[in-house]
Amino acid sequence: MGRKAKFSEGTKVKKGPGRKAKKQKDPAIPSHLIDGSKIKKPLSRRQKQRALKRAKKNADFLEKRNTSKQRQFPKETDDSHNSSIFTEGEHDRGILGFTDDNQSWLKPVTKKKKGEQFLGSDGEEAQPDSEGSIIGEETMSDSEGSVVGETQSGSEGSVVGEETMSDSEGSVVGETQSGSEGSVVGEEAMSDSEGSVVGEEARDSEGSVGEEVQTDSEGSAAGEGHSGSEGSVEGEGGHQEEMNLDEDENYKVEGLDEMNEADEDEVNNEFEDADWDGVDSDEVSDQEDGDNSHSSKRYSDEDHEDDLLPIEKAAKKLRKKQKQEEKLAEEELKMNVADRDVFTFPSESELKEPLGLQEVQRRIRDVVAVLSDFNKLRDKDRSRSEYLELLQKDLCTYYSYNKFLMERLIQLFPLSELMEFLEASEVQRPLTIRTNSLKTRRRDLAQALINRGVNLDPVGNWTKVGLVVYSSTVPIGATPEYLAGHYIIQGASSLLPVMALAPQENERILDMCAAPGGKSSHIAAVMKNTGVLFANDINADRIKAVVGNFHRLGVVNSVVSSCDGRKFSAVMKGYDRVLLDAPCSGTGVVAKDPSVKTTKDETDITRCFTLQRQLLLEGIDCLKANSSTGGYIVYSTCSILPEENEWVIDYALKKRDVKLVPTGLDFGTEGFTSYRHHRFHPTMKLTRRFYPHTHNMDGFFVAKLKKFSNNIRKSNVVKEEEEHDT
Ligand SMILES: C[S@@+](CC[C@H](N)C(=O)[O-])C[C@H]1O[C@@H](n2cnc3c(N)ncnc32)[C@H](O)[C@@H]1O
Repeated sequence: MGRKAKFSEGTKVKKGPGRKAKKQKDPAIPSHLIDGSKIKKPLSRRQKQRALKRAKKNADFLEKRNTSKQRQFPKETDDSHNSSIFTEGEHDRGILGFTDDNQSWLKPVTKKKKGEQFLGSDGEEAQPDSEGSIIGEETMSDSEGSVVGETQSGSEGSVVGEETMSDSEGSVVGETQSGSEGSVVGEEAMSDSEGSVVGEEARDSEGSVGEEVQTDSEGSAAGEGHSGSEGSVEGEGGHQEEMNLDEDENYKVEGLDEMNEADEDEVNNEFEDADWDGVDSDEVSDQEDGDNSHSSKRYSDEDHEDDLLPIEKAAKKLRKKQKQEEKLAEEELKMNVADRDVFTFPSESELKEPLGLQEVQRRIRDVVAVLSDFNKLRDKDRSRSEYLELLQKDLCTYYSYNKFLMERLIQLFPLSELMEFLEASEVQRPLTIRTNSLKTRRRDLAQALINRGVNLDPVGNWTKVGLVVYSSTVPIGATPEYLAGHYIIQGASSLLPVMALAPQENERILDMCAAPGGKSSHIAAVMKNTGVLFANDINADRIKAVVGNFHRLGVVNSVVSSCDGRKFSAVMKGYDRVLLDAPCSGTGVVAKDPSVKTTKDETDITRCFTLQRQLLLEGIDCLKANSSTGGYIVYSTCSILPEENEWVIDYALKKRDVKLVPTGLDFGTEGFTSYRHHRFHPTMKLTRRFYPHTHNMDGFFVAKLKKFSNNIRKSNVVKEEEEHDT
């Protein structure tokens, strides 16, 4: 039997014997749900006085608030916009709460289970299985199976990422084993075969760490944010903190970053507008008296603080910090402007005085500032070239370059970019390895190395075989996987020429300058050990390294030779594709070989581009013009000087029946069509330049040419140029 309504007050319900169910009491409405406003309780004299006082204060407060609102948001007249989640009474009194606006970015949410937060590559949510582990949907066009990112942070269960792959080349799952607490597990959700590694744990707190990792690795090839261990998949430091916040407080700031200034201002104003100070002890005692009318809920500052949600407190603290930082930045800017204003060009005697590195750095900053607003900030008696000369001298001192190379770099880059390049060239690029697809798949290799304590990531979504190594507890050049030929240590930029070459199976391919065989073995892998690969290098000692690498990596489709590439057509012609990874000045790899800064001069560059031109013409001559599959030559250098790049290509365009074609590399900056007094062919835009400061890889140049016939052009212009050069 259920409850009975009391139709007859006072009639006792008999408790008969044999009743099985216990009689329930009459339904009672909890006291806190009773609408106080309907209970007319007579007020005491003192309470009446207080009520009057309160009413007056509220009226004052409202008036003040409205005035300030009008002042700050003159256009905002639609009250309904802000009132929707206030109760009527609250709104009238201006009590703070979430407005519709801030509801969108600041929303208390209970911590979701991992599965609820886990999104696959297409945004589809993975379903938790009955055991709490989350199995993602796997869509693969091959039968190889997916890789699983395993969570090892306690009892949370494993997470299997959704993997959508278009081929077998591999995805990588970063599994971190840095402890049971909050370890970030790499998970792969990819729309193509490359994808990003997603830190599933971190996703909980961050919204989308996958995005972060992806951005890092995309924007900068090897992951700009990954030059240290900070941005790694492991991400223990930064992510851990956020995870704690998430777990402890069960609140999530959604899209805090997206909060635009207007939102922020409004929230700030809401906080600032409230007259929290105008609260007297009477009001508090009212509450103590048990007066539960809404209007009595006015807080002191402290009460208000206590009432804030943890995330609100954090946001408030953050805003305060931001304001302080802004103030500091402003002061610093003023100081800088003041400094800049007082910068005077040093006198002859001052110029002769040796300066400390810090002073040099300061002067570099000053001169750069003057040059960036020359008319306004210049010393009227000094010319631009004098400032440039001073800058060049200081840059040489500060970064230890010789005058020649610094001059070339100044000619090459705008000032701000020059500074970026110089800074980036002081830092080693991240260590990268190439998976040898003849022996393993990237995901398997990654898993094996992770198990050995290597912290790694895919290089970026432009390569299926590159991995960037952030840290390792074992020497990367001596792991069993290395010795077994599962990978080769290779800079990220070294993958580009082979990708541009796009070798095909069963072709005949020549690598003119192959030692030590990094790119050659990559070609063999792409050819799947079919066809014939001719790996040549003039240096007999270095050619041994090619042989060694080929053995280790399992390359079996090759012929290794040691001839002068400039005469290779005499040995053999008719190749479908040729790679000319030419000897060069190495100005793109200063970070790797700092000696380049001081050892290169005009003569070296001339020697380099002369050899490069000869090798390129020979390479073209070795190509089969009517190859059914190819007829392409890829020219690459690790130099950033146009003399060794665009100028060499331009020379070949004038001498042979070749045309530039797209490299197929969808990043990198366009080659120059003009440089100093040179004007290059407009198609030079099809070539690609890569820089340490923009792509986080060694400076590199890649061009791809298609041969149309064996015709040799006799260009007078080129002849004149040649004469001029000599
Ligand atoms: C940039 S390295 C090549 C690196 C190689 N492609 C790799 O990825 O491992 C340039 C190579 O050109 C070789 N070389 C220099 N002059 C040459 C010539 N005339 N003919 C053939 N090779 C030459 C050098 O011995 C050097 O090994």
